[in-house]
Amino acid sequence: MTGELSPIDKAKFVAAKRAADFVEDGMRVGLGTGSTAAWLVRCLGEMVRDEGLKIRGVPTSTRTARLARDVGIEVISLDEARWLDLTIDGADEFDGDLNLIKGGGGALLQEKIVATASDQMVVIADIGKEVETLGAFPLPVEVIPFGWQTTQALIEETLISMDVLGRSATLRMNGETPFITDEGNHILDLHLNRIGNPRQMALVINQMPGVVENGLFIDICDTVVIGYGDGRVELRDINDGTVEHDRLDFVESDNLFTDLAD
Ligand SMILES: O=C[C@H](O)[C@H](O)[C@H](O)COP(=O)(O)O
Repeated sequence: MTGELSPIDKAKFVAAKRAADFVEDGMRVGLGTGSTAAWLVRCLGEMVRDEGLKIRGVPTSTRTARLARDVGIEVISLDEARWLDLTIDGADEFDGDLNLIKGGGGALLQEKIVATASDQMVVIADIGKEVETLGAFPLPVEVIPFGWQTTQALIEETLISMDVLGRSATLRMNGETPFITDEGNHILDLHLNRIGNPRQMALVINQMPGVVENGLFIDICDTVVIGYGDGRVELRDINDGTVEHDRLDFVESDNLFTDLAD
């Protein structure tokens, strides 16, 4: 089964597998959303099953909640947990300051609430997600459905006044109908090409009526675990500036690969 995985999937897997080492008995853990976070949830499920790890997980989407329950993780709400020891989640882009773009899967709102409520946020990503400057990935913005076209026009006008390179905001679709988030909202994807000042951009966007939240995560992520297709892993911590290198063995994880293929 291992041979059928692409190098990117292997990179996502090793990042997730290494990040699972951050999880300790008794922790309340925020569980991210997306293909990389799904590997993490599977790894944690295996640790619960085989090693008796005891954790309570707060999922960031209905998809993740379903997967977490399927693999045997005890799921609680954020209000039950109140505060989390750790959140582990994927990202669409990360830069040298570990600022992020998230929301490619539409879960940015719950992800940001959960990550902000955590003592520590660890991001797991394949090396392809690293960028010098954020913005090549379209920036997701969650907006309420009421008057979304007015909100879209307001965002575009503001981007023009800010002299931002790319200026179009497109409504995310799910086939023929608008994509609906877990909170019943829409997503506008902002095609910016380059976000010179992500902190300012995040503040400006969130001030607009109709905007619920944007996918820029500024000063939230503490550590990034970067996976490579050959099993190498690199850990960077923004707080103490440390960089650590590791390598993971695919063989020990055959069960997980088989599970996913099933
Ligand atoms: O809304 C989705 C999340 O922000 C994901 O964590 C992000 O899109 C990365 O997803 P993936 O791991 O599938 O690339």
